[in-house]
Amino acid sequence: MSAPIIRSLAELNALTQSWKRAGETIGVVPTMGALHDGHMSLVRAAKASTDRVIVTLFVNPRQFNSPEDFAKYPRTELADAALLGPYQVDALFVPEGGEVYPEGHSTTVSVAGISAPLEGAHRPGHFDGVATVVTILLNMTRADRAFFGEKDWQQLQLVKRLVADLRLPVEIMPCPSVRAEDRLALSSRNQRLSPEARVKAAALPAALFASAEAISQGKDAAETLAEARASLETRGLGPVEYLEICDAETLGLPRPGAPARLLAAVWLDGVRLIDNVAVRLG
Ligand SMILES: Nc1ncnc2c1ncn2[C@@H]1O[C@H](COP(=O)(O)OP(=O)(O)OP(=O)(O)O)[C@@H](O)[C@H]1O
Ligand SMILES: CC(C)(CO)[C@@H](O)C(=O)[O-]
Ligand code: BAL
Repeated sequence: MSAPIIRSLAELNALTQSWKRAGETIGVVPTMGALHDGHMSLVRAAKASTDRVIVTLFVNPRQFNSPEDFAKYPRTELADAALLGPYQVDALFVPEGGEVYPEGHSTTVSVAGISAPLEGAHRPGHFDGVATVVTILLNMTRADRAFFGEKDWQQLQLVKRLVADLRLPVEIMPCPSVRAEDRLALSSRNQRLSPEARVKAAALPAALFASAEAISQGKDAAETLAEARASLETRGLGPVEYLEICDAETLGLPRPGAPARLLAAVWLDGVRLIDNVAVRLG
């Protein structure tokens, strides 16, 4: 049995109201579809900690800064619903664009600071689109808990900030990155890699884990990252848009004693890959 698809907010409201009346908790897993095991780990976490689980599937036009990327984004709704079947989620919410952004919609949610560097610098407007749609989806689903993957580390920190700043009554639940055997982080866009490029892609997590390890052993960070960048580009992963160490929470400069994160975005075979790992600075 496939997951039950709900398309209108009225139908969703009827469900969430009855669940709330019964005192049940609601978990939401926001996605853009083309589901894989990374998404399923979020669904499992939601099932384990809330009474009702809604998966949302909405390819949000406002977070795509490239019309080509939006057009090429994989859309596999029926397969997604089938894949969710065994998890017995309560609803797969696939809103029409008009439900999310009705005529006259004029509000943009913008999170200053966190949205500026890295992804924000390379995908102008992306995080305003994410912050706006996440706020709308959290409100539409009346979720008590929302599950986000660490693969999109900057997005996760942005959502945490947004929920704290707007006092939204929802708990953000981070979920670790799910990786393939060669440690490439699973991602819907990986489908667009040719078989040869898919093999090469493993160089990205390899470079991140090796650099983080070397830096935590005391090797100079700037030198390590310069070597990693050169080695990625030699293997055909390039351009490297960024390969940087940031404060894990603010995404600003690393602060002494605070957790740090090594984050990267690289192009391969016309596909943009992102990844991140923890790093301990001396
Ligand atoms: N490999 C993964 N491990 C854990 N969480 C993941 C993974 N891939 C995606 N997610 C999470 O799933 C949620 C929905 O992500 P999304 O639908 O954009 O999928 P995606 O695979 O990240 O696609 P893409 O990066 O190609 O847009 C996000 O919270 C994201 O962080
Ligand atoms: C959180 C999200 C579903 C908002 O469109 C998207 O950015 C994603 O899939 O990570
Ligand atoms: N997974 C993050 C959504 C995006 O790339 O637009």
